[in-house]
Amino acid sequence: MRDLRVVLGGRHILHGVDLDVAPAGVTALLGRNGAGKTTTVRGVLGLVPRSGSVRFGGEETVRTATHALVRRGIGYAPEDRGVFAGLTVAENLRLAERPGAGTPDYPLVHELFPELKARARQLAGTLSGGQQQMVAIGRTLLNGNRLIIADEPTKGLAPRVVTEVAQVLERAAEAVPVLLVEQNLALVRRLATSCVVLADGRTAHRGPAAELLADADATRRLLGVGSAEALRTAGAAPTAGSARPAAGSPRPDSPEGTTVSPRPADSPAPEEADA
Ligand SMILES: Nc1ncnc2c1ncn2[C@@H]1O[C@H](COP(=O)(O)OP(=O)(O)OP(=O)(O)O)[C@@H](O)[C@H]1O
Repeated sequence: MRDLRVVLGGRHILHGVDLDVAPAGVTALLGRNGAGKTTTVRGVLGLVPRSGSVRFGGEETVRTATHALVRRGIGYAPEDRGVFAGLTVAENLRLAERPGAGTPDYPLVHELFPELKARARQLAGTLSGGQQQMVAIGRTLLNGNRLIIADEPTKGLAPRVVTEVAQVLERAAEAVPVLLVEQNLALVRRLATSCVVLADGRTAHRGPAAELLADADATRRLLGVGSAEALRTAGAAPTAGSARPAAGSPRPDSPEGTTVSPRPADSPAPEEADA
């Protein structure tokens, strides 16, 4: 993505977002509340009017309609998960099958998330938040997608479920590159290889995630997280090949898990600014 611009309701929301998704693993899209992360994701998917350049699979897609983008292989797990509460797990998955995309890859989905097979007949509305997130991400894996976008998959989840969702994403990223919007920096440290930070609708930083999270000045400036917290967060990396954090390190679901600050500590709240 180069110089993505989005205007909504006459307001310039994005003024030039540059972003590259790594060809494998997790790329984190970071930024304080209101920085433009969801709008960027919606820009990729053609869900908002946009200009600039978005190349996917070597082709320019900035004028491509959403349904055509989805057919080209982008799976989207939206912030609200988009799970149909009154349908069963199996029905939710079946609705995501895409005609023309070949045989739906249920073996992959069930291998990654055996729980979805076991709960096939359960109404999705009775699942836990973490299980619903499995449905949302499982759907993106059915159709041989080439990119998965997950928008704040841990938002609003009970702390103990965050680790479960981290495992879900870790496993999904073994199969398909993931663009992850996330505020929990311990989770980012654990999952992401590279990251992009937005500030006020622009790209403020791009680079390796571990490098950013080890740089106390940068994390404070870009994400409003102090050095001690950032260092604790950096300790939350898993041991190699493990879905669990290193022994003795804070976990993404621990109280020590660091979250991006809603706005710069030294700036007034929006209503104060308006006043
Ligand atoms: N449809 C819209 N019309 C007008 N303004 C909008 C619209 N959608 C989003 N915005 C504004 O655009 C800005 C960026 O919003 P966006 O949801 O992309 O940020 P975000 O980084 O995802 O924030 P959060 O972390 O809170 O989800 C915010 O100020 C928001 O109020």
